[in-house]
Amino acid sequence: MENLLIANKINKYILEKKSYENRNIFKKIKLYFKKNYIKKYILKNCTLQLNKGESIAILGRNGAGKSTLIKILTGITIPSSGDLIVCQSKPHLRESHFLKNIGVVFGHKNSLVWDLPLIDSLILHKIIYNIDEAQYYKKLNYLLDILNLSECMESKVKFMSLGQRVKSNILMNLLHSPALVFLDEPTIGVDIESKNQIREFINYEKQHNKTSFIMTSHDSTDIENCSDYIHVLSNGEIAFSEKTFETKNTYKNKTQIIVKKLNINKEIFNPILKNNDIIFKETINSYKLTIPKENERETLNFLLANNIVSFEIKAMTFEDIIADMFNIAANFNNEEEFEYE
Ligand SMILES: Nc1ncnc2c1ncn2[C@@H]1O[C@H](COP(=O)(O)OP(=O)(O)OP(=O)(O)O)[C@@H](O)[C@H]1O
Repeated sequence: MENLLIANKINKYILEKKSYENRNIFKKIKLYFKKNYIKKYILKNCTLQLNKGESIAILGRNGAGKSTLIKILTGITIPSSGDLIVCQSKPHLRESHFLKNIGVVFGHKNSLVWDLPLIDSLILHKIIYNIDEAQYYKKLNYLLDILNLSECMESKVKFMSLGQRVKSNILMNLLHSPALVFLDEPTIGVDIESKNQIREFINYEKQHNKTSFIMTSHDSTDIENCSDYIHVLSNGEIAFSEKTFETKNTYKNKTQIIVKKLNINKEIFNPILKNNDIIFKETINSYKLTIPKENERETLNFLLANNIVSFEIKAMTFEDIIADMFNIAANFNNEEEFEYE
């Protein structure tokens, strides 16, 4: 299979001057003459690869490093270290064959000309990318049809709805038929119908044109429906990498028990949490236990034996699965102190 992307141990860090607060005066003076910095990793040892026609989803809590990773893979930001080849090129060199092979859509940003009709931005894109006339109209008609945008061609971008703008950004970034498309939160703020169109479109492009996708999304349905692989980032490190269907299968055999907090102290659960297969999470109103199905009876007996009766047993949804993954991945340390001479 053709490799479109190979990233090996990508790091991105920033240096932050170390704080001297809460130290005694002698230490403060000593530290003042040394240049003590904190090396703060935004991304640490990120390794991933992608083949033609495949799609990967980069997940993680706010601030996990997803957008930074996309910016590095697209050459917008330079990594501090690591090896990276995307479409046979080093992204930060911004070579023309690399740029022609990728499409980049940031769901929260608009790359269309605000005051002009959509058609004008598309023609500008055609000229910049030097797209052949016949290929341009063939691709345009196909994209207008599949993204349901035909009526927007003459509309000024500033008068379009958010969903129409997001879909138009996707359309424009696919006109030059890139092999690899980056979608950073493509369905953010978009209504359900448009979300479904975007998801169907991604799958259609993958299947029929072997286009590859790398996307980030906080919407679990995007991930469940459109990704072949999941990479979970936590504090800049890839904590999990799995095939999406494997993740779904693993969690098919799990159940969630939601216990109402009332006056229950969380320490009461300690005996059952010795089982490493049980995932525990505290929320404002409840304690959530994700347990293997085979431990269900034993766990229920434990709850009843401890007079815990206000609970609900729930089948796992894909959103619960992702929340659990974030929960497990939460404790990565990404700071390293060092002296910089
Ligand atoms: N140039 C920079 N200088 C300092 N800190 C940065 C820089 N770029 C990113 N960060 C920090 O790195 C972390 C990761 O940011 P990033 O935007 O990649 O997160 P994210 O996973 O995309 O978050 P979200 O889901 O909220 O969009 C954040 O804490 C951010 O403040």
